[in-house]
Amino acid sequence: MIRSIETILADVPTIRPHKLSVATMSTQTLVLVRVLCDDGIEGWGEATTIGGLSYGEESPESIKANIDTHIAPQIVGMDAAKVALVMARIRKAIQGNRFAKCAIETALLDAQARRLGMPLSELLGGRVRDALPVAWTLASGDTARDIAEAEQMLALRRHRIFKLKIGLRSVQEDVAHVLAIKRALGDEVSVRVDVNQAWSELDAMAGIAALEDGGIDLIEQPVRAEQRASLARLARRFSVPLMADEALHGPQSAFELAATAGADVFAIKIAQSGGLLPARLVGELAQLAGIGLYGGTMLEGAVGTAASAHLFSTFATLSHGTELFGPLLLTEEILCEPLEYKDFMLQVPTGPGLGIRIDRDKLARLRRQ
Ligand SMILES: O=C(O)C[C@H]1C=CC(=O)O1
Ligand SMILES: [Mn+2]
Repeated sequence: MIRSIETILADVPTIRPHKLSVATMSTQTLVLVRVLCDDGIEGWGEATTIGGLSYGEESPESIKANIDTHIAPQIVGMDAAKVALVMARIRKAIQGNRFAKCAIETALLDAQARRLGMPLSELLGGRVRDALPVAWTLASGDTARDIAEAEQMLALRRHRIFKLKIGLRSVQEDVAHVLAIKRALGDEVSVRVDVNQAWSELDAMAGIAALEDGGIDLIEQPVRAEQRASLARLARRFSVPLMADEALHGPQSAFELAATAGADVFAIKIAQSGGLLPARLVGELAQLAGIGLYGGTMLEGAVGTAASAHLFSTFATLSHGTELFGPLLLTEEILCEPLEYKDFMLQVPTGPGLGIRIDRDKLARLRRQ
């Protein structure tokens, strides 16, 4: 039986300012959910978002309020082992709130996998890989600093795929910044950009042409999420792959994008999808449609990152790798043993459930009062 649900906000400083076209982050607010069951098993989930309300329509505070006030009362007392039934109740009673739903579903699946003594990946269909390639985002806003940071990551053998955040400056300035970094790093590394919806279609035509010429490998969400036709026209026009990110809000949007050839690659995020199982469906739709797959992040901490890793380990193909570096952007670790990054890959945890242990003392110190 589900005994209680606790929603925790924890503000953690980032290792440096992280500049996106929609926000500059200097702290990340982790939104964690702990589900306690009456057999003594607990499960953890995460609903972290980026930049308050500047990225998505749920804020850390609204997620906590909606879980505590509206979602938890729907399911406390239900059979914790019947995860699908619990989630069906929530999906029927609660509109929207994909991040909140993801956190609850993750916590229930973590608890259930622990109960069954298996890693979460096995409950999700079974892993086909034990490690995932991980991109790093260069977003200091400064070209020389970004190059130095990339070189440090290469030397540490932590990342050799770099995603550059652009869209804050003019197209010309952004292109110059990206191509300077690409030239400095050379052909051995993959350089990609994320525009976070900042360009008009005309900006995108100029920007993408120059980036494609300069050897950039992937262009993420150049235009506004609602402008699906515009993204589809750009995808048809250019040979460099175009990736949908903010345009993806779960299986229905994935189906529509696939049906209209609206993107070449999907950035799959468990929170944006509304949970691990809807995200799995997004992945399956992509594979059926011949669309590439990239394991995305909302810059979650260890819980959401581990959950995502378990799911992404089950995808038959993962053409563009992942960006599951969230915990590495934070100054504080909330696990007893941190997630392991080595040889450019995140190692998918092998223990039961998420395969992680929360350090309760550390979390108590970071937790918002
Ligand atoms: O992809 C996004 O839009 C959000 C996020 C993922 C990596 C990063 O640096 O920001
Ligand atoms: Mn993105």
